[in-house]
Amino acid sequence: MAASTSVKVLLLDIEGTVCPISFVKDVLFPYALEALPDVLESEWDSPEFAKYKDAFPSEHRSSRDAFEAHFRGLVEKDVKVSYLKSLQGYLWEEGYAKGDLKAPLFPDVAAKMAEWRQKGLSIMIYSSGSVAAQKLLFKHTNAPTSDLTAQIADWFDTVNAGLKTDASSYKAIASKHPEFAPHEWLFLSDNVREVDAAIEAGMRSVVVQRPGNAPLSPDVPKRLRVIETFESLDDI
Ligand SMILES: CSCCC(=O)C(=O)COP(=O)(O)O
Ligand SMILES: [Mg+2]
Repeated sequence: MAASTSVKVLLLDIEGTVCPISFVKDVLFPYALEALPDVLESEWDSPEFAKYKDAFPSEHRSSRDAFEAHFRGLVEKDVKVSYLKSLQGYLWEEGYAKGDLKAPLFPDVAAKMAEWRQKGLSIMIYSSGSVAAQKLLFKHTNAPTSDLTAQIADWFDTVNAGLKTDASSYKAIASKHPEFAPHEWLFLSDNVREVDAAIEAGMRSVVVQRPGNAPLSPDVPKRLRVIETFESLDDI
């Protein structure tokens, strides 16, 4: 990405970009797996749980055991399907409320978000995690001001935008904010396929290579800008 002052929106991925992959894979996912059996026991027939349960395919709703086995299989394969993400968000609620879960943002993230807001830039989130889960994460961070939700202007997931590897999802996001031209968006993600999709949709996009992320193929830095910290974005 060439140096520019015309970026007006920072669109941020979560896992591998603002917080470590290990927080999602080794903390959040196991937390939901552990919470699920008790929730199924106590809420299987409750109206509040129905919206999560009924979103699962009917063949996996025949019993609690079948439901749990399907849930486990999806988590093991890290399938980014909306009905799984929605239920995971619900299962994390209590963990965040009790203080068992707190999002470990990379050290540059909160300060840079504050700086962007001071400059009048908008910050929005686009993650495969549900919007409800995104809000929980940014409400309970390790930053000095734990709740960063007030800094975030909008939230996108696979339900209200679509799959993150599809250019059409980024077009859908941009179309929800016609006050910004596509080239005024800068999408930051650890996933090269997501970065390619955003660029195809006319946005700017940069690969974020954080500690714990898988190594990038050597061709990536030849064709895309790669940063290791948001502090490198001093040209926007
Ligand atoms: C909203 S926190 C949970 C993140 C999650 O479930 C996930 O799959 C992460 O995907 P991302 O698009 O943020 O890389
Ligand atoms: Mg990611």
